[in-house]
Amino acid sequence: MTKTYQLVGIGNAVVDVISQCDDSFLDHMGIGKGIMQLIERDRAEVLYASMKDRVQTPGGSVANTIAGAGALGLSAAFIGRVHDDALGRFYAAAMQDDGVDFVNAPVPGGELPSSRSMIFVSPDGERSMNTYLGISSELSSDDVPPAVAGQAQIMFLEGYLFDKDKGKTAFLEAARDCRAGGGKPGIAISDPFCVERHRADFLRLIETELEYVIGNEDEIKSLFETDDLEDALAKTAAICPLVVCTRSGDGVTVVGAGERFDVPVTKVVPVDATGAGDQFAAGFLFGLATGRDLEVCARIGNACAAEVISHIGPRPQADMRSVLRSAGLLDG
Ligand SMILES: Nc1ncnc2c1ncn2[C@@H]1O[C@H](COP(=O)(O)OP(=O)(O)OP(=O)(O)O)[C@@H](O)[C@H]1O
Ligand SMILES: O=C(O)C[C@@H](O)[C@H](O)C(=O)CO
Repeated sequence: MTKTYQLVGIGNAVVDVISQCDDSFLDHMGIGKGIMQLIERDRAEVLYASMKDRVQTPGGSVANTIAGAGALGLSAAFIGRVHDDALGRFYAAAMQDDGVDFVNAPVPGGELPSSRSMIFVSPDGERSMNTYLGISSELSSDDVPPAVAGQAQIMFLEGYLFDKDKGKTAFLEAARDCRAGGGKPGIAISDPFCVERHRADFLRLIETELEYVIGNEDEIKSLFETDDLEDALAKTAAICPLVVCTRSGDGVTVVGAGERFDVPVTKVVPVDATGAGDQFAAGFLFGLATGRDLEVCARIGNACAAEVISHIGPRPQADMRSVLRSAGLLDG
């Protein structure tokens, strides 16, 4: 039986292992502060062993967004690959516990384990990610059932999967299936370095298939190789109907539907910035899927991001529907 989803995400399925540390530890271990570095298995084992008071939690950028939107009440599905190992089964069960359909069962056999990211959180809340990509980045068109893509009102793609050709092909087909079913596909740009590696393909996908783009300042600027954010926003808006740029504690800029506006945030020092952009997207897309205007969508996004940066971990711990109700952003 086919089912209509308000939101379908496709992304890396990653278990996050999070621990707090000071910056001298990052230097000592050769960890780049504030970025995502891909690492091999040996390094993953060394970093894992070095972590004090580890917290293990399901992560993955778009997966975090889908879990957050599911917790807000959207009917949602996530497409990603885990191995049929302890980590993978933990991951799939956690998505389902959040009310999200985890479309593909854990994959048995093969060599590649489920993916994990060792995340170190500094005293200023900045997170430094060290990701061992196992089976997750092998996602291809075979993992994306056209019936699911074609039944998505909104689809959210994760830029990181652009690193492999089969991921690019899967995105192109999924976006076309989504549009053919009357849905709106869009992308989380994920990372400026990923844009650097695949700029022409990113721009082509955005221009030809996508209805919206969500990214932070560095990601949006990287699309057009400029340091001028206004220039980058204007150029992105010229090829895509809706552009949403998060600017950490400096607010959010939205360009779309013939308007451009900024929505401020109350600047804080995050406890843990992990998942800030992901939960902003969860709130924003919840607003979009439920027909709210763009300014309210951004305010809901900011409320979701504010919650997630107030604690360790990339997914909400509070009942976000009550938080939104108290903020006057949700009735009933
Ligand atoms: N210092 C801060 N003070 C208040 N809100 C913040 C702060 N940092 C982030 N946020 C909230 O989180 C949202 C996303 O943050 P940001 O622009 O840093 O995205 P990001 O780089 O994708 O985040 P991350 O990669 O850490 O998940 C912001 O739009 C804002 O709502
Ligand atoms: O970008 C972040 O702040 C974190 C996430 O996107 C996420 O949990 C992740 O990609 C690592 O698994």
